[in-house]
Amino acid sequence: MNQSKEQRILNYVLQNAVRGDPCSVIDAIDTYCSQKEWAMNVGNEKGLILDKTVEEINPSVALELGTYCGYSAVRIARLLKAGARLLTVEFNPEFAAIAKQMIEFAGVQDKVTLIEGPSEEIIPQLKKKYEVDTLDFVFVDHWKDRYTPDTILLQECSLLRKGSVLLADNIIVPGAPEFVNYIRNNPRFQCTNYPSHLEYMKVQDAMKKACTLQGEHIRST
Ligand SMILES: Nc1ncnc2c1ncn2[C@@H]1O[C@H](/C=C/CNC(=O)c2cc([N+](=O)[O-])cc(O)c2O)[C@@H](O)[C@H]1O
Ligand SMILES: [Mg+2]
Repeated sequence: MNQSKEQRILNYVLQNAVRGDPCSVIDAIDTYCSQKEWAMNVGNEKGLILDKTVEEINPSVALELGTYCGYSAVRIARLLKAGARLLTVEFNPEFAAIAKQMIEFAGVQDKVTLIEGPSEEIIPQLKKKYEVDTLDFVFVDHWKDRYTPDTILLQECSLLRKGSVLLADNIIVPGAPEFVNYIRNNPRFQCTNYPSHLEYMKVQDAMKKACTLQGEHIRST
């Protein structure tokens, strides 16, 4: 059975990057996906926006929705301070297996917990099963119609505190119009737009940062 594109990306990394060097893994994926086969990694231009956001927050606990091949998990994890951790959620077993190998090859496995399953199931487990109190940073990059329901779910599970930051990819392409509408009109969030380009393409895209202005009040019902 011929290999998947994701397997070919991993093979290229294993043959061309340096084990234990996350930057070489990131560069190898960007080289392959810009020269050989396009893939939906956040890429280097939007990746720099991701880097700056992570460095600004310096999160102790970060969550990523949509691991895919692990490109942004490696990007985020390489910037985390000692003792900080990234939980990344992926429901496609094949992609999860690729990402696991990518994360291990990059040498960031001690900072990354890859959780296989749908975000809607995993988010409610984060506090009890994954010992999360609140999340400092969330990178949202999974199916675009899940951005809004999962942002609501994060709030319902009291995982966002005052100052928690969400960064959402693909605001323009493929686009997440429902999410933009939801977050822009929600007084609980302060938003910032970051115009950029779609990974490996000369197409406009953007990222949106949403800072939580107040934590989840325990509903007084
Ligand atoms: N509820 C869920 N729970 C867990 N994992 C889930 C999930 N929903 C999706 N996923 C996983 O997240 C990734 C999907 C990303 C969608 N991005 C995209 O569709 C995308 C498309 C383009 N594009 O077409 O140009 C560009 C981009 O940067 C993109 O991120 C896949 O690995 C998928 O298996
Ligand atoms: Mg994306």
